[in-house]
Order: sequence, then structure tokens, then C-alpha cells
Amino acid sequence: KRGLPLPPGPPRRYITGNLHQLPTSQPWLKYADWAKEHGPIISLRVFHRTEIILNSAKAATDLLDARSLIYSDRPPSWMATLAGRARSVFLLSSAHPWFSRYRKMLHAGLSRRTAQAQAWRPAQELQLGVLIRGLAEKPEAFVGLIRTFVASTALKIAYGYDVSTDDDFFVTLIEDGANAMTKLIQPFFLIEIFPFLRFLPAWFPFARFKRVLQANRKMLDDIEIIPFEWAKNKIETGTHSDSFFSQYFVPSDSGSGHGPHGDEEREILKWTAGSIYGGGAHTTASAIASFFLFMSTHPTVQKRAQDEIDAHLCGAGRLLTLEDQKALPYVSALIKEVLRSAPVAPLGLKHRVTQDDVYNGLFIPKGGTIIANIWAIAHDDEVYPDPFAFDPTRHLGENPQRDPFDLVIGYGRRVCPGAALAEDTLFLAISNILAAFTISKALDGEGKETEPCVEWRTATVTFPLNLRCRIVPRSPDIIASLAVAQ
Ligand code: HEM
Repeated sequence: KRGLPLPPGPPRRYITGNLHQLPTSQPWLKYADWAKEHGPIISLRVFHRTEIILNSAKAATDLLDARSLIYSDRPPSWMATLAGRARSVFLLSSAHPWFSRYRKMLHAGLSRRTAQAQAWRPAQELQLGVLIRGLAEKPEAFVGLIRTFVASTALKIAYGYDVSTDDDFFVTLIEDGANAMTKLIQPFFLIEIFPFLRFLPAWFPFARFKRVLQANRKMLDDIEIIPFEWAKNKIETGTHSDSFFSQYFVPSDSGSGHGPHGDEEREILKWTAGSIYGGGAHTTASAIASFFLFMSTHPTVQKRAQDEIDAHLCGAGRLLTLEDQKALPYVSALIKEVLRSAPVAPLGLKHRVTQDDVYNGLFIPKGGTIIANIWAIAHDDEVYPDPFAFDPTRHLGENPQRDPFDLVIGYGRRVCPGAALAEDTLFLAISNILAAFTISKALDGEGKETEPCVEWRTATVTFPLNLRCRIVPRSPDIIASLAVAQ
């Protein structure tokens, strides 16, 4: 195998490889350009590390899905290990004995088919009411309202916790911890290339990362520990409400839970419950925010979706529920088109291959990092003709184009365990926002429409940049029905 060529890619320098060419802004665009030049699978080298980027759905599913047994590991992150986060759901090695236990627990707790998942409906619908009322009262604050909606949904489902205000204690705790982690990892990336640096003593001049880590360690640990202790206390005092946490913490002999039996199971519950906010909040917020942007730029699409909803509701001023989904195919197609046009995680999360492999005559070396360029896959004109047109009808009819949902939620044994929950939350939020409001371009000081910025932030989970819209109520009935329900 080792005699075969690596996937092609841009020319490298002798020692540093492609380091000088790594794009710092929206790297998925540059990778897609390189794929046009070199083919759908490209490789980059940074010092001695190889990164393989898969830019087509076929390559991603052939390798990450069909050969998932060897393609589902994560590249080790020394900074994350030093920060005590190597056991987080997102980073845990697929070879670790806890890996399948995490996956099983999340699958059972979040999958749509289980009875447990039905228990999340009231939480989703309650938070939805808060969102719609908030949009009616303070439309200019819509970005904050979206963030509160997803945070409240995630924390209610994970721990049974009610988010109270905009500066909620748990949300601030988790967000500050996650921001600190991002800031910690980026500037010290050399430790990932030269792991021996981790042995430097903290006082050593080049070991500033160790001192910074030590200073932040407690804040990072608190992300999972404080909600864990809060939820545990609620159960012990009999004041809890049903949640993912309570289902696994309440003892199995009580008849209502699956109770953890020891320290190890509690530790597993700590990480899995923590991953619901970590995996679900920013991703769902990103998709809802992109929906607002596309509605402001595509009034005809918005009108067609609203007409479909109005015809279905026949004047009944009520909230739409998941039972209405089947009757609203255009709205469902619109949601797919949002996820395709603006993939929430344009490069997914990195995988690692655990054995030497060969694909189409190309050598994929053991230990190589594998990246699915989800953005390129979702904009591949062989799968989605005219890929930059925002057109929900591509997902309708007898021969719909490939369902983007299957391509944007990751691959193989790492596929997103919250996908069904995300799909339900997005349907509830988007269909009801369309029923109750019309979204258009923001107005300037003279009352004229301004052109929106159609760009997304460079991050693992992206978000529209400088998002501004005008939101006007169109169904006072729906908003009023919420007040009555309250
Ligand atoms: C629009 C919404 C969402 C999108 C597009 C999305 C997408 C993704 C992607 C691309 C991955 C990486 C998979 C891979 O490595 O191949 C992932 C992982 C993950 N997602 Fe989601 N996600 C969404 C919502 C959610 C929700 C609501 C939750 C939790 C309730 C969640 C929890 C997770 C977790 C825990 C992982 C890590 C899985 C692992 O490493 O084994 N996600 N998601």
C-alpha cells in the first residue's frame, strides 16, 4: 500500500508542507477550489501530519460510512487532553471502551423512536411559545431570542433546567467555558504538531500554554460539573422534572429510571448530558439564523411556504406541531434547502483513520486526519444542479435531489446523535415563525431596504455575519393563542 500515491493536493514545502497555504477564512471554499483542480479527494501536509479532505458525497460515504470501523476515530488533541476534555463525547477516541456506551445512551435518549423522546415535546413546545411571543414583542432582538430558544430547549431536555433570563447562570457558565477552550486551543496549535512540548514544565519559557491551562482548568471542568451537581441535587430533593439526566440518574429500582450504578456510569452521564447543549445549541441556532437570512432575500419562497401553511391551518389560529409536518411538504423542503445552502458545520468534525487504507488507487495513511468538506458536498453541481440557487423545489416531486439532511449531520459511527431532535426543533421553530411573521430585509434610517450581508462566520459551527432583518407579525391569532395557552 505504501508504494501508492497520496491523494493529490497543492504543492508542498519541504519541512512545513502546506502550512503557508492553509486558509484562515472560510477554509471550505479554498478546499472546494483545490478539489476542482486536483479531484474530489485532496491531501495536505502540515509538518509530518497528513490531512485528507473529502469533497464529494461519494468519497465521504464510501469511506466514512461504508468503512466506518476504521474511519470513526478522532485525531488526538493534546491541548484538550491537558485541559481534561479528552473524554468529552466530541473528542473521545472510538477505541475507548466508553465510546459505544456514550453512543448508545445518546441514541436511546434522543432518538425519535423511543418513548423517552416523546417526553421532550412539551419542553420544545413551551420554549417555542417563548420564542414566538418574544419575536412579537421585540423583533429587533431576534438573534438573542434564537439563542435563548435553543439554549433553553437544550438545557431543559438535558437537565430539566429552566433558563430564566438573558444572562442565565448556566448559559453563561457553559458559553464562557467553551469560548475559553476555543481561545486556548488556537494559539497553541504547535503542541498538536510537536506533542513532546507537553512535557515541558509549566515554568519553562515556551510553556506558557501550561500556565494558561492551569489557570482555566476549573472553569472548563465546571461546564459539566455544575449542571451535574444541580440536577443531582434536584433529584435527591425530589424537585426535578423529567430530563435526559433524570432518566439515567433516577435509580432503576424506582421503576422510572435507568439509574447509574457507580462512579464510572455517573462520569459517562456527566459527559453525555453535557454534550446535548454542546452539540445542540449553536448548531440549531445557526440553522434558524440562516433561515432568517434566506427568507429576507427570497420573498417568493417565503410566500409559497406561508400559503401552504395558511391552506393547511384554514384560519385556525394555533401553533403548528410535529403532527402537521406531513401536510407541509414545501416547508419541509425549505428547511432542507437551508441546511444544504448554509451547512451548519461546513467541515463537520475531524475523523481519524486507524489503519492504512487504499481508495481508488490512492493511499490513505493510518493516523491521517479525515475531513468531510460538507460545504463542498452540499454545493456539488453533479448532485445539486445550480447549487447556489436557493430552491426548495429541488427536494420535492417524484425525483427529489439527494436529501441534504443525510449529508450535513456527519458520518459513520460519529453521525450526529441529536439529528432527529434537531430536525423536530427546526420544523417547530421555522414553520411557526413562517405562520406568525413575515421576514424581510432590514430598513435603513430613511425607511429603505438595505442589502444583507450573505456571509458566514469561520468556525466549526458557522453563523451568518452581521445578520439583520425586519420581522412583522402576520398572524395576530397565533400570537394571541400563545397568550391564552400561557
Ligand atoms: C441542525 C442541527 C445539527 C447539525 C447540522 C449537526 C451536525 C453535526 C455534525 C456534522 C457532527 C459531526 C459528526 C461527525 O463527526 O461525522 C455532529 C456531532 C454531534 N452532534 Fe450534532 N448537529 C446538529 C444538532 C445536534 C443536536 C440537537 C444535538 C444534541 C441534542 C447534537 C449532538 C451532537 C453530538 C453529541 C455530536 C458528537 C458525536 C460524536 O463525536 O460521537 N447535534 N453534529
